[in-house]
Amino acid sequence: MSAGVIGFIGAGNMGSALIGGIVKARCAGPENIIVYDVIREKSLDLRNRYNVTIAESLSEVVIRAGTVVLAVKPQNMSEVLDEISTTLKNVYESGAYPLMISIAAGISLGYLEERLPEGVPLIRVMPNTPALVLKGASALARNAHVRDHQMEWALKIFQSVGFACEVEEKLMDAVTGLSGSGPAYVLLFLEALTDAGVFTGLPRPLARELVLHTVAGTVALVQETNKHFADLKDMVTSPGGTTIHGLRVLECAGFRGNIFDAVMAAARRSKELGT
Ligand SMILES: NC(=O)C1=CN([C@@H]2O[C@H](COP(=O)(O)OP(=O)(O)OC[C@H]3O[C@@H](n4cnc5c(N)ncnc54)[C@H](OP(=O)(O)O)[C@@H]3O)[C@@H](O)[C@H]2O)C=CC1
Ligand SMILES: O=C(O)[C@@H]1CCC=N1
Repeated sequence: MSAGVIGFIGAGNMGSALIGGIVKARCAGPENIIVYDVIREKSLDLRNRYNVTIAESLSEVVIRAGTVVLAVKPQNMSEVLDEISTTLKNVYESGAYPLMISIAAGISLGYLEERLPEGVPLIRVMPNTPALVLKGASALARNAHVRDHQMEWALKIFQSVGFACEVEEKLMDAVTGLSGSGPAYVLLFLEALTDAGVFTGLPRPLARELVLHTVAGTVALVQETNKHFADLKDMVTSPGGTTIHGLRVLECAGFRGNIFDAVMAAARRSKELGT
């Protein structure tokens, strides 16, 4: 096992976004990233794009990596844990356990502990796909076997691809409903706003540019002024003007309530996935 090597089991949407981000951020060189996916084309694609190493089996990842990221769907987690348990015991006999990191929605530290050998250091993370462009948001929770230097290393990995912080595990389902699933809500909004621009007569490329600059500019405005969202919204909203007419339609359609319901439904689903 090599301490600086990060292994990935699963190289789908989220695994590949993390790998791409970690390589771009130079948190680990491609020679220190090893990947295994049951779909070999996915590993090959990552090797072509980033020059990372491909493993031939799950066990090879566990044997070679000091940090192993489990990036398979929650439904596949049980079979993966069964398959790597024996290898983990063997690795431990010749030194120490690797640091295991799961990014699976809903899968609790308790679930992982039950299926892995006693004493394995485990971190549960909820990242999101903007990690690919180093703008991710991740929350991390650890079990009792994780030492401070291991937590710092895990935070360093996820901070290299955006914002990352440690939280209590009980917050993980809420984090999943908000920032884990969040990029999809934002993309739906961006798509709808662009379509609305097209509906009112704008050429699609122009509508898209206006949407992207409006959203990026508004985020920058909030970050730079640090003002409350409502104060900045009021600055846009002239009495009897255009904005208040638009806002009224959104309020009448239950815009805020729908956002609450969406985050709650996703958080509830995260809880269900872990049972
Ligand atoms: N997508 C996202 O935005 C986010 C996802 N997550 C979490 O990340 C995890 C992965 O999600 P996502 O990347 O979207 O899923 P994907 O299905 O895109 O990727 C998972 C990959 O793992 C492969 N796989 C399945 N079983 C094994 C196995 N035994 N060994 C190696 N590889 C295997 C899958 O193959 P196959 O398709 O054949 O099953 C697939 O290629 C999930 O647990 C999800 O909850 C967390 C935050 C955000
Ligand atoms: O939809 C999902 O289940 C995963 C977890 C968070 C984002 N995508």
